[in-house]
Amino acid sequence: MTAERIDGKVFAEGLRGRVSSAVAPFLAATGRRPGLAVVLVGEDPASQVYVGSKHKATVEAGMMSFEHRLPADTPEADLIALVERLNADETVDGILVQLPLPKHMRESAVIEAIDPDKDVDGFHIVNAGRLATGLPGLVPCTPLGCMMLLEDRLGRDLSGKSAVVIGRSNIVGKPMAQLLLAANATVTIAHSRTADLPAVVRGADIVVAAVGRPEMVRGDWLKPGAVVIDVGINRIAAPERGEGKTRLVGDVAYTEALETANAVTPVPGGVGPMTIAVLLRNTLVAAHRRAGLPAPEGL
Ligand SMILES: Nc1nc(=O)c2c([nH]1)NC[C@@H]1CN(c3ccc(C(=O)N[C@@H](CCC(=O)O)C(=O)O)cc3)C=[N+]21
Repeated sequence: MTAERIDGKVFAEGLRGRVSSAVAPFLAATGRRPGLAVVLVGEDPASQVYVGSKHKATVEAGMMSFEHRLPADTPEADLIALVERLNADETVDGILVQLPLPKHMRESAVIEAIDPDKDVDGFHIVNAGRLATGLPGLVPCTPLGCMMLLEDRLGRDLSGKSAVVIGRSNIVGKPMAQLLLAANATVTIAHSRTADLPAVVRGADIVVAAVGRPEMVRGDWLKPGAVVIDVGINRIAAPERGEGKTRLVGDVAYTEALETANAVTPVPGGVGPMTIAVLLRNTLVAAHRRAGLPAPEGL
């Protein structure tokens, strides 16, 4: 059997289109556009690229984009003061502080300073708690994007299906497990201390890999017919492309996985583009809630 490639790029374009279409009615109802503030501390080249593509996508969706770039040696208190100004700014619906932060800052202190109703990353403990208890809130972009891809293939109800999430981070693994559980899947969270990971993965109808280890999940670990979502984005050496060249691979050995699985997300072009599209979706949702408007449908 050859599995299908789950095209995250195409799905993300569709979601971005639906977000864009909802901006005009929001503007008509409120007299302003939804606004996203992105804060970047330091000069990490990868972070600069991500922040640049977020800005471009925000503007393309018809929303306001506010970029704040601070030097790497900014005191934590100054960053928190900026977050507090953004909390108080009525034109800002979403606040994203790009991670990782420089070592001298406590990420948790910075995240907890964000107004939970503007926390479009869904990283604030209030949003983590809302997700865990089934209350409406803002859900982290990457897991929500993964869930949308799964729903598209398997429907909204995952009753009777077993899911394994590999990785237990607060930004992907844990919220992913909560979303799968809320959809009635039977959920296992595996991690670096799990015994016989291949055997655990072989039992799963749904595999979400989010560990950051290039091509760790092999094709022969998969249950025939499994749906595989690869969150990993790893840059590895690619000498076959020439000296010093690199390429991106996921946490799943993609070509092997295609032999056994039912469907697999590629890297790049899978979960990554969904993350940015969901960020725009979360900003739109936050804007509607803050304005007291009902959530736009079909998002
Ligand atoms: N507060 C915060 N929120 C984040 O959401 C956040 C963050 N910090 N820090 C960094 C990570 C990483 N991240 C990605 C978003 C899009 C792609 C993406 O679109 N990737 C493309 C292309 C990758 C490439 O070509 O380099 C793809 O997978 O097809 C990847 C990674 C968001 N992050």
